[in-house]
Amino acid sequence: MSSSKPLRRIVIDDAVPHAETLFGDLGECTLLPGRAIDAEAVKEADALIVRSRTQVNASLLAGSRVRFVGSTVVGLDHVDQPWLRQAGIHFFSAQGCNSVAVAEYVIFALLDWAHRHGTTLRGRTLGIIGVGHVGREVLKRAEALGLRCLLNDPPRAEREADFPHTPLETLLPQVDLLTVHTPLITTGTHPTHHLLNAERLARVPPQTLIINAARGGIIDETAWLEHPGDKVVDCWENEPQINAALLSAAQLATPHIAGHSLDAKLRGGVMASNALRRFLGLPVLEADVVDGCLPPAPPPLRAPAACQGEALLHWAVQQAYDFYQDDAQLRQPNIEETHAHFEYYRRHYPPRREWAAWQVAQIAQEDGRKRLCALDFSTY
Ligand SMILES: NC(=O)C1=CN([C@@H]2O[C@H](COP(=O)(O)OP(=O)(O)OC[C@H]3O[C@@H](n4cnc5c(N)ncnc54)[C@H](O)[C@@H]3O)[C@@H](O)[C@H]2O)C=CC1
Ligand SMILES: O=C(O)C(=O)[C@H](O)COP(=O)(O)O
Repeated sequence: MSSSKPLRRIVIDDAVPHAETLFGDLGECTLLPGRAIDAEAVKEADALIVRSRTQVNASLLAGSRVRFVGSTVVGLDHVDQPWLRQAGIHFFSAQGCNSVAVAEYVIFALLDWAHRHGTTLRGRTLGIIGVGHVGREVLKRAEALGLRCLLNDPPRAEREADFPHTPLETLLPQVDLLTVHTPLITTGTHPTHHLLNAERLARVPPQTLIINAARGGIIDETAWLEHPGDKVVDCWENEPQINAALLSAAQLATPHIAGHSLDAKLRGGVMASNALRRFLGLPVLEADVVDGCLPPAPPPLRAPAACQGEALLHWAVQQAYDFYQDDAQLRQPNIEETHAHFEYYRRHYPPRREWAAWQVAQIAQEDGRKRLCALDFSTY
């Protein structure tokens, strides 16, 4: 170990991309699968960098030297924050790092729904439950597509006098499309465990598409199976032992990868690295170190000239990243193989760039002359 390194050892989830580049100058890095990070692995560590698969609590850290825990993801249900506070362990979580990635997944799911039903999204009503980092990004893109959006977020409604909150009782009967973006919360004034239960699902029109890319358990899966509308499931109860009936019923089923763009994973790692640097009183990462971690921009996509509007967008987003391949990966010959493959696929997820990295070019016919147009679909 170099004596210039301020920490002796940092244990890092091996799904954090470019971990050595982001953390290597701070201490000796030990990379392990998130589920394999246990008390023995962190005993000699000074800092711990996790994603969502490591349970961060007294059983993991009580006997260790760890003084800093950084999470490069957003969900907090795997972290016992009250215990960390009382143990004097600094905690940082990369809030917002993957909101664009999840929003792009949701927009893909909406475009897919319209395509399968031979209809358009414009003028439809979308309900967004939980309007934080992800919900806001979904809202921006949905409004750009001409959707009417109804928002539900009681904590925001309590804090912000002008927040356009619609209570669930009023929202649910009106929606053609419904997506949840709350944390999984089991206690307190606004719990979200089984927020969409049998009683509430009964108010949702039968043809409504429902999306869960937040956490398994926010929608009661048994009750959801009784609802006849289309289903998009990225987050499941009891991952990776997911519900076989829900998998069969879902039009799009993915193994908790909505937030897994390369950009989001890198953003989360950079945010955690900079938080650790601030904790140590060191300068943050130079921009060129971060830029050097991303691959070059992909070449422009050439869209078919006849493709317009939502169909063009549906085409372009499939070229940028094809979520149907994630769905295919989950549908193994039997459910035992699906369970076994779930974590493997997430850990070996194909590189996926966010839409802002792409340009779409199209030959347009104007006055009998051909012209090459550049369409920027990063606003969706
Ligand atoms: N599938 C995936 O790959 C990913 C899933 N997630 C999940 O999505 C959740 C949301 O992410 P962010 O938007 O970044 O979090 P956030 O904390 O920025 O936003 C959550 C919003 O939900 C609201 N909320 C809390 N309780 C509610 C209730 N009972 N009813 C309605 N709204 C409520 C909050 O007031 C807040 O505005 C995360 O907690 C995580 O569990 C996040 C990123 C990736
Ligand atoms: O940020 C979150 O919350 C998520 O759900 C992450 O996308 C989960 O990523 P993993 O750590 O499970 O790879």
